[in-house]
Amino acid sequence: MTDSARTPLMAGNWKMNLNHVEAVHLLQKLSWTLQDKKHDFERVEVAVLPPFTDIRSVQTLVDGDRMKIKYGAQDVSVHDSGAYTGEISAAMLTKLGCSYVLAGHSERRQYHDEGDALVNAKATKALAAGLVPIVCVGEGLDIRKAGEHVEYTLAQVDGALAGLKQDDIRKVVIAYEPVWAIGTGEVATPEDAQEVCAAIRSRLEETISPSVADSVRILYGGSVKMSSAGGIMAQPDVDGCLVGGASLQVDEFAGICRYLDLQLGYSS
Ligand SMILES: O=C(CO)COP(=O)(O)O
Repeated sequence: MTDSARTPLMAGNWKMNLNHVEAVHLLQKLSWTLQDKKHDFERVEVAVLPPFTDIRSVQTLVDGDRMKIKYGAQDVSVHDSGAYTGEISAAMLTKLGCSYVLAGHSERRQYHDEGDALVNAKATKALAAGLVPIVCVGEGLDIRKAGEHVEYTLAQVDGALAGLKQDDIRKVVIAYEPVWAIGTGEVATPEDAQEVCAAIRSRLEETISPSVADSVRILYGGSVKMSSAGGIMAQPDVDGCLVGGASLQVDEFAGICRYLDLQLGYSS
């Protein structure tokens, strides 16, 4: 990203990994590592997205140690309360001190058949409860091969944000995660990431407003590693990374969060 008012965000999506004991260990180590390197959390925001069962332990640790690491959940119900077995409401997440929640991760779209209308409903509920939704979009390999990735992704963005108020959209984080690059080791090139992130920003400019387009943070996700983060972050429309596998390794994730320091050649 270039100079702008948007604070970069590095978010670790732990997916279905780490029980609450393991979560506490990893978070403690991550916090020590970043503190040791004098990470400036105002300059690059850091968040983790653990499984639901870990969140209470994460909250206790973050509060107790006054960590500057933020946290959130990987999914949220569209319902407020009631007979929805297995669901977790936005208000429950707010009560646990969550800042963020993913909406429409490709694995939810793939394994739970989530479509744009449901993603839109989840983002709406999250915002109403004071959570920032990280709305995930991105194309599969067939669509990429057909050259329709931009169009396809923009349609997902339109669908996810439909009917939201401008001031709410301003808070939303969008994560462009090409499905073919998730968990495959296949990283989109920085130019691939920039192409779609720029198209998303232009779409927001046209359909919402230039000032909203300028405020919304757009992340890239898909096999991001410490070694690739710098190149991706150098792109003007990429404002952070949504990291899967590498967020489970403290040194890798800390390195991703410290992409600026590492670029400047400070000690790793
Ligand atoms: O899905 C992702 C983050 O939400 C990306 O996962 P990987 O970084 O493991 O490819």
